[in-house]
Amino acid sequence: MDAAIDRNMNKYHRKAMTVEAARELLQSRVRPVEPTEVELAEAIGRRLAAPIRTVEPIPHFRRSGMDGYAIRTADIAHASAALPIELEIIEHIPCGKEPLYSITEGKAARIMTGGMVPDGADAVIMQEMTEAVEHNGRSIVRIQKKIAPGLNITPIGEEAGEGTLVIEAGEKLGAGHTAILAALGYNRVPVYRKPKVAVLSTGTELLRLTDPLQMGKIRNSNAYMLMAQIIAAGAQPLLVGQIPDDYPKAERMLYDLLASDADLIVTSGGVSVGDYDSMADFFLRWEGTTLFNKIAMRPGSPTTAGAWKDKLLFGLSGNPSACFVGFELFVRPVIQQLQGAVVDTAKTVTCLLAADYEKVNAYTRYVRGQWYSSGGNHYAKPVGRDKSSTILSLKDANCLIVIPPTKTGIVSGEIVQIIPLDGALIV
Ligand SMILES: Nc1nc2c(c(=O)[nH]1)N[C@H]1C(S)=C(S)[C@@H](COP(=O)(O)OP(=O)(O)OC[C@H]3O[C@@H](n4cnc5c(N)ncnc54)[C@H](O)[C@@H]3O)O[C@H]1N2
Ligand code: MOO
Ligand SMILES: [Mg+2]
Repeated sequence: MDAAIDRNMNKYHRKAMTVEAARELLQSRVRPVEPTEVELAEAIGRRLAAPIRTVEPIPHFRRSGMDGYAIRTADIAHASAALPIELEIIEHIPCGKEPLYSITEGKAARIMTGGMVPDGADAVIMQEMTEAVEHNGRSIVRIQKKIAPGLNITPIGEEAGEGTLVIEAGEKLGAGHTAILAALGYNRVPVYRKPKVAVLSTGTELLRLTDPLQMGKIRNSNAYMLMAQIIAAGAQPLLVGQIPDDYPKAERMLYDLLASDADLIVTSGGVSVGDYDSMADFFLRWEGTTLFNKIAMRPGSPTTAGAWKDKLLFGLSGNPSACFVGFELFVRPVIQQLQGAVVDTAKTVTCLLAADYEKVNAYTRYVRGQWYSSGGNHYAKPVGRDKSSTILSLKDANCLIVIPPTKTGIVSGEIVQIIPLDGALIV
């Protein structure tokens, strides 16, 4: 046990850690899972496990940017309406064809957009600036205007030279990345395997989805909410069950999970100071290292986390909104890091608060909100009921508004930071 950390741990008298310190502590503990290899189509949305470098320049041949004629600009340097220059067309170059001839003085090649520019040519003149004529059985292009060397030719390696780093390991593969991988011929792609995240729900009050409602009991919504958050984070959720608030049962289950092949364990409920808060008891008694059991934030102040060998165990609050926020602030970055991501947890967006926020608090609040742009500014306003026991407001939130500790509340028009919830979206 890490005595320096655990000395402050007590179920009833806890020492609150800041969100930032807790995130740093977690970040220092996470190593990526092993890489694997999947087909390109399956790699979409996954994180890359090795850097990608170009093996040839992009583009790898001089490419025409227009339908027209590959020419030597020297040949048309004196072209004018009064004295058009005529060049003989010696070849047609559609896309995909390697030119047969070089362009020499007085010659041109018909070429299409994307076609390979023949040697000797130093520009492509667009078709609309020319006139094609047949002259004594020869194909001629007539040009009335000079153009600059290099015009409409994409040089070799304009986008990237050979051996250029084009995608870093850990990046999430979106449409642009997929285009690069396809262009480079990656039929199979090295990605991190999806971390397995076990979800255990604690609470004697919990019913299964199909159970009829009973007085004093509720259906287990946290497990499914967490499942959606885990999927959105790119991991594989394992709903391992729901257990009553019964310490011996919880302990057995948790040690089994710690020994399982789950990469991460997330529980909900039982982390506060109540008589039946068995997760809080477990974190005081177990043989792992409890990293924190109180965070200076609302909702989710009893959010708890610990390390068992190189596996992390999160005890999220049972209150649905506190559970949601605890996941977004602490679990999501860990899941991303398990997939090799470089996570910048300090990333926020500056907004103007669009409504008064009157609640006072000694802790920073992470208020479910909506942010939007209007008249060149970003605004954020709280959505729905702000209690940590509520469920309904979660679906409408696209950000968490960070309200620093305040004795007076803060008024509309003040500057606030928000954390976008894009990562929580299922798309
Ligand atoms: N005397 C004190 N009481 C409480 C404190 C405190 O400091 N002193 N902290 C409060 C805060 S803040 C929070 S947050 C909650 C944390 O509660 P727990 O994490 O211990 O969770 P439970 O007691 O198990 O349940 C709380 C609440 O959430 C509901 N719940 C639980 N699991 C689920 C689930 N899977 N799906 C939906 N809802 C769930 C449960 O029924 C309770 O209503 O403690 C405060 N108390
Ligand atoms: O920290 Mo709790 O989530 O406010 O009710
Ligand atoms: Mg409790």
